Amino acid sequence: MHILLLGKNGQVGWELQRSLAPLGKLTALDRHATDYCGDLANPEGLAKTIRALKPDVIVNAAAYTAVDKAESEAGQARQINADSVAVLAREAEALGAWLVHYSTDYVFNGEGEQPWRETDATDPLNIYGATKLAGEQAIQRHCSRHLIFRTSWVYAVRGNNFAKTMLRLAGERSELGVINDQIGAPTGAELIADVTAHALYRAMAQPELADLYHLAAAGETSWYDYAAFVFEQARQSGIELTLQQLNPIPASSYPTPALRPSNSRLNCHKLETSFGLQLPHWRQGVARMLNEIMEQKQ
Ligand SMILES: NC(=O)C1=CN([C@@H]2O[C@H](COP(=O)(O)OP(=O)(O)OC[C@H]3O[C@@H](n4cnc5c(N)ncnc54)[C@H](OP(=O)(O)O)[C@@H]3O)[C@@H](O)[C@H]2O)C=CC1
Ligand SMILES: Cc1cn([C@H]2C[C@H](O)[C@@H](COP(=O)(O)OP(=O)(O)O[C@H]3O[C@@H](C)C(=O)[C@@H](O)[C@H]3O)O2)c(=O)[nH]c1=O
Ligand SMILES: [Mg+2]
Repeated sequence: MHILLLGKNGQVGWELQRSLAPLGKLTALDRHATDYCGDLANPEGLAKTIRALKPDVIVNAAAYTAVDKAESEAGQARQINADSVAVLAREAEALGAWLVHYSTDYVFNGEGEQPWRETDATDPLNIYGATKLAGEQAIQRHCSRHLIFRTSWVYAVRGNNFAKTMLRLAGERSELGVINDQIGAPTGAELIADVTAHALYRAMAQPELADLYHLAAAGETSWYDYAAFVFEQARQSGIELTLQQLNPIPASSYPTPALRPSNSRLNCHKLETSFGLQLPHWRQGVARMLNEIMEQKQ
């Protein structure tokens, strides 16, 4: 089996290089790849890559993920998150290949307090969410053998994420305000990559599993409680923080270019029952990442 991985150096892409390797021959590209084009801003180049390599599976971990910047770069975000994804879908279908792709809690408007199910109506509040939704829809329209995983609040040792931003700010500032009325589940790139490999293996033997699934860690938290957990763990590991005071604040007092959903909870029951999996609590993976970061610092 030949797997083509796009976006190999992102948080999830990096972990997929590890988790997909045992499944077959892996060709992993980033946007700067030279032998083959791996640039989602270059749809013609991408199509050429796929026609030349003829993979059995395309795993797309590349995305435009700068949520606030997307508000002023909508064209670029749409190209990468939707238009090029449509190209991947068409090319995969023409080969009879599988397409694995990732989407986000930001396809929802965040109303209510119930965890979102796959069948709930989407209604993105920002450009990033709208372009990610368009990417999902292009895959559903053009490629029959697909696995789309909607995840949330992704973190990893390698890459940029909220936990690492918090650690940096806590070393620089004495006081920090963090939003406490947006609720979701931080989800590790390792977990996403491991679940992807497991689900892909199963789905290739059982093509009726092709579908869209919610994939987030168990439990829920606010950004504020997530930050508090990060600082508590850091202090327990003996890291001295400049931070003296962490203040819970409403989203209304933290204005950003992009609106974000208040309710980012994802109901992952369908994934768990379809693939025989049990998603671990978010604290488990975050603690593990923090341990790794602390060890690197010491
Ligand atoms: N991060 C999060 O909190 C969440 C992410 N997701 C989704 O999960 C998936 C993986 O996200 P994650 O790993 O966290 O994201 P990252 O931002 O860590 O990685 C995205 C990768 O895409 C690459 N990329 C950007 N533009 C292009 C391009 N034109 N051509 C090729 N590659 C490109 C980036 O490269 P470079 O570094 O060179 O820009 C980067 O390596 C995405 O689909 C994302 O939408 C879903 C929910 C939450
Ligand atoms: C830096 C900072 C952020 N915040 C808030 C802003 C925001 O609501 C929240 C998280 O900040 P971030 O910049 O990490 O948020 P954001 O980049 O929007 O994170 C999202 O990324 C995309 C790619 C996704 O798909 C989502 O699942 C989600 O993970 O924390 C504070 O309240 N105080 C702070 O000091
Ligand atoms: Mg961000």
